Amino acid sequence: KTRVRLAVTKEEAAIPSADTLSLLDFGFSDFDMSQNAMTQAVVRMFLDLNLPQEFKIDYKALCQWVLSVQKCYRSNVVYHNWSHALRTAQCMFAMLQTKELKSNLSSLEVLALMIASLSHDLDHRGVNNSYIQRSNQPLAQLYGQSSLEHHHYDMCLLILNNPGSQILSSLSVNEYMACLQMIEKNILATDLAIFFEKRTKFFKLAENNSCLWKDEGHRELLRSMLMTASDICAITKPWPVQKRIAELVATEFYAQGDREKRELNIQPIDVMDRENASRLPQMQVDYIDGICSPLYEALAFICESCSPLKEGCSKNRKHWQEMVD
Ligand SMILES: COc1ncc(-n2nc(C)c3cc(C(=O)NS(C)(=O)=O)ccc32)cc1Cl
Ligand SMILES: [Zn+2]
Repeated sequence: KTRVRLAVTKEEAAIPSADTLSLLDFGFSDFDMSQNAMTQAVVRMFLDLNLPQEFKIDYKALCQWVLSVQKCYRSNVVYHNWSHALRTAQCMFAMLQTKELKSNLSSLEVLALMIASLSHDLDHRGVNNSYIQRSNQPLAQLYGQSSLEHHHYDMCLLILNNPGSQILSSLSVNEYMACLQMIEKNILATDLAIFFEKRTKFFKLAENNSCLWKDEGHRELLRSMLMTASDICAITKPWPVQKRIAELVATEFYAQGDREKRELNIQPIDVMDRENASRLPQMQVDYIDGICSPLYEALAFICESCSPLKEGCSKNRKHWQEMVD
């Protein structure tokens, strides 16, 4: 449905266009963006997806919500911080604006995917589930499996319910319940352990070119896969961007590995042990082959316009492979 919007409010006029901010570019990176520009980028994505109009989202509440989400990411965390959340949301936005997804996903699904991609790592401490479980942190007592993702969802709910940033306040009760349910599943889907459980079914559906859109279970599976595809999109970026983000991930992983050795007296997994730093190129190739490429290939099958993600990923595989040889 093409909706020609004539009225551009004065606020909208103040926000740079998606084009100016390169928000439709799969090669997007936030590296040279100020905090203010990052806030404006999120507002622009919501405006271009027609979400404030569709769901009567108060403009001030939207800005307050973005600023609250931004504040609840920890700036002392090297990788799982606000920049990662923005890059995840921008990749989601670029996918949702493709003709294949735009014409098949409902506005409520789009709203839930955008809120979830911005909120999916809220209050991340720079350590993953296994560390939290094994270090008996309060979070482990609270949530058990996928404890981290449950915490991210709880923080997301806190902000959505906070007076001044209640961007879902104009939704009907049914829409609100359905939206929260989708947001929770979308955030939980970013736990790689859950991704491994679900992906085989998705790959089969993609291979058989079976219709995804009629079956609610298939739509939920696609939304989960879109979440992972956005979450790991750093692997698809132009080489200089990818290399720099890979160093950030390594720094955060090695810090966790150091803590596992020192505090828990256990051997970290390979990618988190700085003793293996020289093998990072090989581990990146394995990560691409084992986790990233299969997903982007299946996604490109369903959504041809998402192929730049698959291409970016295979270009980076060549760069990492050269560093191995
Ligand atoms: C099953 O659990 C896991 N399995 C694989 C990895 N793993 N291994 C590598 C290499 C790796 C690289 C990234 C990354 O984001 N790299 S980047 C910025 O795109 O270059 C992310 C996870 C990774 C981590 C865990 Cl916890
Ligand atoms: Zn993430």
